[in-house]
Amino acid sequence: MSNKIIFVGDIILPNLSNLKCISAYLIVENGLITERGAKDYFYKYQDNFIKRGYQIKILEPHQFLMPGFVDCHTHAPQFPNIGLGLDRPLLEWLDKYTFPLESQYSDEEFAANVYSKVVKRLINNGTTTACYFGTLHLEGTLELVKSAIKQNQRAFIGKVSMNIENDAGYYNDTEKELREVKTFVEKVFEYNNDLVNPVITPRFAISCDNDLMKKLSVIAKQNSCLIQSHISENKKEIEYVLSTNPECTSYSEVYGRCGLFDNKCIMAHGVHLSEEEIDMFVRKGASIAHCPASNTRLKSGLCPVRKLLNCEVKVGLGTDVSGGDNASILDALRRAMDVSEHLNLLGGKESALNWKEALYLATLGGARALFIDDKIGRLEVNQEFDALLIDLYSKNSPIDKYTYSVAHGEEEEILERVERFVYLGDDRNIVQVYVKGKKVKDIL
Ligand SMILES: O=c1[nH]c(=O)c2nc[nH]c2[nH]1
Ligand SMILES: [Zn+2]
Repeated sequence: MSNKIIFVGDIILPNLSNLKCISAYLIVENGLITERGAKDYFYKYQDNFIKRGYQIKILEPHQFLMPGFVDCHTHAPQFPNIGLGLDRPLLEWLDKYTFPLESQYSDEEFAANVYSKVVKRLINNGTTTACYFGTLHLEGTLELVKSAIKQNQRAFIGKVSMNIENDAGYYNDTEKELREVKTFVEKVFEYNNDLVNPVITPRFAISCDNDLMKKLSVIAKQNSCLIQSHISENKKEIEYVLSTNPECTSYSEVYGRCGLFDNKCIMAHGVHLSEEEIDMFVRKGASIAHCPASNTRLKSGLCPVRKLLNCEVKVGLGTDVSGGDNASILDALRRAMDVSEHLNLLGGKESALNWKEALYLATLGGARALFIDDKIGRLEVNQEFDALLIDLYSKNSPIDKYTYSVAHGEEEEILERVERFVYLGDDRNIVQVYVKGKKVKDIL
């Protein structure tokens, strides 16, 4: 089959302030977008395109192309617990359900089995890029790397670092931890796979001492790796972090003093950040992975996502399984809208997110938060083709077709179809998924 393909139809270009729908053609060659132009131009020169050997894919009016979903924060090893054990707040939940499960990943076969399902599930939900936490285990987490490579998903993958004792005995001593993180980074780079990269992953300030975090920050710098962690998710967590770091006035200062923010860095949650901490995120260019499902299920709080955006913090969405109960970024997108609406209903002065802004967070916003918006998220020339083909009326679609519409003109009609998908769609509507031009799902 030709590796030169032309898509012709409606293309959605999410943006924070200005979502655009264009009727266009888009050429993909060897995974890269090499040309994009008006649909009329394509039809004028259609014969030439055919002669030049392009495979041509004309979309139906009820189909459109959009950038792939980006999951900025999820825990692949926690999937066997998805939808279970959501009756405790964060710190108790970690001890009772999460550390005992994650301890199982010393078994590589168990790890390989879970991870191949996790990657498949995410791709099925349209997640073309995922930023994953693995576990403490070097070999176990390499199984996640292998699964992402095998299934051609774009991924950041972190071997979790923890050196503070807990009841499950789930931690390493500092020397072993540093040795294994270095080996992990080397091994991932040895695969020489341009879609999968290592990410330095101190779990959070309750699981890592400052000495370990400082040394991890150096490893990140030496290897130009992203850093991921958790911050300011739960009030008891914050109290504990401040009580063990009395010289610091905020959680962010603890990480700042350890040099975590001196790297490209994405922090999950940020539910209870102060104005000064938000300022620090902006100054340091650090990102937040907003995880509305787990913030609700673990009773952590309502993250003021509009405020973060107004302050120009980079924000993406995370499913945060299994604190979050759903592996789909479409679900995270809706829950982000709900949380922001609830904050407004509770008297917040910031307006709620609308669906166009939420769609931005799920796509280009996530790419920016992971520092890869030069590569993906815009469906423009020279970007890599990570995209979803959406079909509103696919087989068993949850969306019914009505002839009634209030739209005026073609652009409004396209917008209505995208809006319907955002509010009602699911994996059945995501009929094709492409990562760097390679089709990784096809139910068309
Ligand atoms: O939602 C969360 N899930 C986790 O696994 C975790 N670890 C520290 N903090 C955390 N928060
Ligand atoms: Zn998490």
